[in-house]
Amino acid sequence: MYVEVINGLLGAGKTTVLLNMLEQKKNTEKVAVLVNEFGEIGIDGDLLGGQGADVVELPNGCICCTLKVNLLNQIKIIAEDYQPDRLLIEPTGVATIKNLMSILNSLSLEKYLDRIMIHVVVDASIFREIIGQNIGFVINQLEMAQVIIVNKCDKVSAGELAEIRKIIRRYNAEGQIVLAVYGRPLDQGIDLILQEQHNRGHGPMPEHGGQHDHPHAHEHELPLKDYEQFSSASSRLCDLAELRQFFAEMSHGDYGSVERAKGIFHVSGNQWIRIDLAAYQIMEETPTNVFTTSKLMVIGTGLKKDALGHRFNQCLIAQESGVRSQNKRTV
Ligand SMILES: Nc1nc2c(ncn2[C@@H]2O[C@H](COP(=O)(O)OP(=O)(O)OP(=O)(O)O)[C@@H](O)[C@H]2O)c(=O)[nH]1
Repeated sequence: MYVEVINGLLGAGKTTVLLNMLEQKKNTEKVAVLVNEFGEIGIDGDLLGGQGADVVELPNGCICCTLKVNLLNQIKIIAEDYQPDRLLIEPTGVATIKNLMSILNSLSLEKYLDRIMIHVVVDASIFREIIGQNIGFVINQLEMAQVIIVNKCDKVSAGELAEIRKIIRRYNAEGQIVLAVYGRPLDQGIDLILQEQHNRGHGPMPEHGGQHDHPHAHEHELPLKDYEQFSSASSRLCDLAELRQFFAEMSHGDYGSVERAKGIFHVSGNQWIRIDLAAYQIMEETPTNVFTTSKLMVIGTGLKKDALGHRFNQCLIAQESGVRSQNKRTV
């Protein structure tokens, strides 16, 4: 079984990249997805369901540490029972890639895994800020990746992409750099964009080759912050205006320092809506999937969990939403 790990920090676009990979997969290819979420309640599994892959969700912890045993067991079960050609793994945004790789490389999995490919998804719009805050952690992610997907390119200038490329090359000389918008690779590679820019006389030319003039990542591997999570689910309908207000309040810091919030909500008119707070922005989408329950998941530090629970309840309308079932397995 060929394993692809889709790594990256909170909200960088891992699930979006995975959805795109599933869309691109050949009809004959048998693909399984193992999605891990830090939150008690999984949401990504719902978003990835119904895309022609067997989805296994591992919520409430991190496969690189607290759910290590579950990960080993699940990979064995997937390999023996489902026997996919490819297994795509989405770790939580807080997983340590080194820990994860040592689990995947363990002897007990040797007979199941042929090759492991690591992708890392980075959010171009906050890349420099994020690398400044979490240098050791991000360097590890960059160093160990064979493919670096620079996502959210719609939000930055070509000049910023040139800077991002320079930084990536400092830590990873060989990996393929893919520019993407909503997880879809852009037709033009980064070198072409920068070459054109240079020919027009704007902006810097990329540096070629990576000089390893930096301390080696493991020498300064720093843990991420001590994140907490708040999750809630309901079978009641939600009030969209209240939800929008609630997400705005979260982004303003009313419930602690929220770094990532996401939810799928059943709203009136038998509509489902997905609301995300990532990289300080609130985004809304109307998903095409079939969901069963409205769910909210919040990750951050110093979270005011009682207030979050109380406010989410205020977004619920008395009426039951009338649920439908979906093909997905949660462990
Ligand atoms: N503008 C813009 N938004 C994007 C892009 N890719 C993803 N998004 C949005 O960013 C938000 C987070 O995307 P996800 O794919 O859920 O990110 P993730 O890394 O899986 O998030 P977690 O697993 O919760 O850490 C969603 O609202 C996406 O629709 C992009 O290229 N451009």
